[in-house]
Amino acid sequence: MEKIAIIGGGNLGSAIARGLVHTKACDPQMIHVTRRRAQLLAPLAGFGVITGSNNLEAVKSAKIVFLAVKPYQMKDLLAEISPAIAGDAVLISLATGIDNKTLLELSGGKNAVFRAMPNTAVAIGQSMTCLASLNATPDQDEKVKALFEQLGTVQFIPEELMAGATVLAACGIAFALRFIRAATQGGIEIGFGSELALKIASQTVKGAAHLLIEGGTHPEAEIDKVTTPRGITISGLNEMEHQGFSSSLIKGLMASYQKIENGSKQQK
Ligand SMILES: NC(=O)C1=CN([C@@H]2O[C@H](COP(=O)(O)OP(=O)(O)OC[C@H]3O[C@@H](n4cnc5c(N)ncnc54)[C@H](OP(=O)(O)O)[C@@H]3O)[C@@H](O)[C@H]2O)C=CC1
Ligand SMILES: O=C(O)[C@@H]1CCC=N1
Repeated sequence: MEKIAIIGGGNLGSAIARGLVHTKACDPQMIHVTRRRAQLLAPLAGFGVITGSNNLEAVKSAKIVFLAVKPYQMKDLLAEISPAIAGDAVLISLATGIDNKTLLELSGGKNAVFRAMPNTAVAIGQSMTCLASLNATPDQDEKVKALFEQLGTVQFIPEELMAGATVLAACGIAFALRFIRAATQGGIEIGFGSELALKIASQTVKGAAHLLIEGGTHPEAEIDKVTTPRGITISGLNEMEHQGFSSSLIKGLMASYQKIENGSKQQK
């Protein structure tokens, strides 16, 4: 089994480590996670994962190196660790807005580089992960895809769509959770206790998603099955649309997307 280094054990880096352990994708002792404040990695150490603050020690002999620091920290990090990374290791960056060409340059040009855009459901093996690679062999593409398949669903996409994937999949977790929270608040106003309202709203969203994923149907086809003529669902749906439900969601997605676009223009 190959050693995996995760440099930057924050929200996403830790979620990946937890996902790899949770899904039994690899032996915890083969995962080495670092951050500067290594004491904050104690929960991961509790799962048997190796933790610390020594990045060079972590990447030594690792064949898969996750780069899970903030985008502005990437340049200094790669200057520090690149000389210690084996030529046949794959680098997987999770940073929003840093393209593969830049990653390849910053890492010295010898490694296969991947941009991966998972979401925080990676911690429970339910991520939607989009991938794009540069300087990788077909075998390396397959290896990284297989790794993420243990943590959810995977799709290679053209790199120019990576900003869109960030919004739809990574930010999308927050957007979907806001829907659940709002539905819960409505449920409380109707008369459910908050825990029960949350349970019903969460399972309902899970069921709706599974109807599409397992049934391969379109949302509107499933909505048609719920909307009785002159019934109560259509009244609720139409009122939501009058209040701008779909429009506000689309505008929110576009606001996030524009922010990434504006940020990448500032970097150029
Ligand atoms: N959260 C999400 O849903 C998603 C985030 N992303 C991307 O993932 C990346 C990480 O985001 P997120 O996990 O939210 O950020 P966090 O701030 O939670 O994690 C970044 C971690 O990097 C550590 N770190 C910083 N510098 C170093 C260094 N030199 N050596 C080792 N560790 C270091 C920090 O810890 P310390 O200060 O202790 O060193 C921190 O724990 C970002 O680039 C973001 O764009 C992508 C998809 C989704
Ligand atoms: O909100 C952010 O900026 C990061 C990128 C995707 C998810 N979290």
